[in-house]
Amino acid sequence: MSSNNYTNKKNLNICVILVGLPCRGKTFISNKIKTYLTWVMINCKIFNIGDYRRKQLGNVLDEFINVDSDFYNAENVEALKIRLNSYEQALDDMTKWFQTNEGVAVLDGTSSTREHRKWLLERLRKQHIEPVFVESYCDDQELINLNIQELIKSSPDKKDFNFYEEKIKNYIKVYESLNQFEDEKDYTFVKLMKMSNGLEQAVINKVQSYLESKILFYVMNLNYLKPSKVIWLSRHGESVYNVEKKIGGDSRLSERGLLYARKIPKLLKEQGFDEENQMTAWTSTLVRTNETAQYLPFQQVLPWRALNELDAGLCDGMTYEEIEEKYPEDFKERDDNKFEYRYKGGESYKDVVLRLEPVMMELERQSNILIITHQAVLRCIYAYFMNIPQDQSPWVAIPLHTLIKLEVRPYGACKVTLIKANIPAVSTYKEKGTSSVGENSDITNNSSRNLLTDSL
Ligand SMILES: O=P(O)(O)OC[C@H]1O[C@@](CO)(OP(=O)(O)O)[C@@H](O)[C@@H]1O
Repeated sequence: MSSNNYTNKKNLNICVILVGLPCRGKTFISNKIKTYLTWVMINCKIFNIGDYRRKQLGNVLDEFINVDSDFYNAENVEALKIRLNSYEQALDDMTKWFQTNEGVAVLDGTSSTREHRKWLLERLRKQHIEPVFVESYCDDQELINLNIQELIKSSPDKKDFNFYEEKIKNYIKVYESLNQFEDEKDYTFVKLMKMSNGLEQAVINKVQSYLESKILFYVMNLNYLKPSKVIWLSRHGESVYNVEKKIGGDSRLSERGLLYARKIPKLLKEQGFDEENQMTAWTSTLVRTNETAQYLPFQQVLPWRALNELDAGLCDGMTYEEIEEKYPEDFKERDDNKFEYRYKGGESYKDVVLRLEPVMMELERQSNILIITHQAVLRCIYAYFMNIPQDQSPWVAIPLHTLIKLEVRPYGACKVTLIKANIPAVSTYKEKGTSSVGENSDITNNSSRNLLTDSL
């Protein structure tokens, strides 16, 4: 999807260059930047130097390391050639990518010397690509060790701790961090620091465009170099409008919806939550989410307007059948391009994504959050974590009376667990091309449409 509300000619073609020693969360940050930008409809592609290196070496890396003792030693001329060649190939591919795309490329490597960064900068500027450096600087050995352990689980490279320790030692010999050289004072960068004394700082330099500032602000909010965290999501309990097949409005919960509200604390307890955990609930400002949160034993329940349901404008309070009859063209237009279609006097999914940005920023910083919100809003949040393309996200089925446990991991995809309350509810899922919603009142039997089968 190319159109968006951020890019303009001035700030297109940015290359975010990761900087830092191995095992500092650079790949996590790269993936997050891609997730975020794609989510706000900005083209983004990652060029991972490790992948280019592996492509060149095939399976000989193990042997190479044993023979030459140290592939990552800067004095190993042969290896250095291969490593530089990986950057050459990545930059060539990036240039090709920019010929048919506008947006942001991410160069996920170490770029750990000043000379190397200068070479990158000059090469990119020749192609009219603006470099933005993002450095992850960390001297906290405990955090680094934890990160190595996580990495070992998923890395395509060698799977032992010593390999990474040796690799890091070789990089340290030549590492030159940002923000200390005169010739780098004009570079656009953020240097993120996590220090062993607990200090966490970010230094920002020479931000030149709105898009750059968005990217840098986003990475500053990231909880990188941290173990997995869990985010809980739920729709509100079945509402009176859901039963009447009406969309929007601000109705109360049905009897069954109230039963679900009463059951959430029990479902959480069964998942290991105890009241000491200090969980916070975020709801919308609408009655149905507030009623759903009313029995939670949490210290804090925070209503956000940004979590309110997609505004159906003129169609608010109508059934899909009524909309199809009264506004047939709009009804079809929405089915054809559900993400971008904006209700007359209301919103599109795209509008919802943009108003959710501050919520997602805050969510990146927080843990122990349960979000109780609405069908459309949850689809947008779920798409962010599961990297679902925006043209598909409005079609993800998010059933009522189901708690969603999202385990966000530093490497690899999120893990999703659906915890069903086993309290019957109507289905509010409207298939493309029809105006009827599923008739099945019990989601436990409604296996043809569930979040997992639809979206994964
Ligand atoms: O985008 P579609 O599929 O119409 O789903 C959004 C609709 O879901 C509903 C239920 O039909 O949300 P919710 O009850 O979760 O607040 C409507 O209010 C809303 O308009």
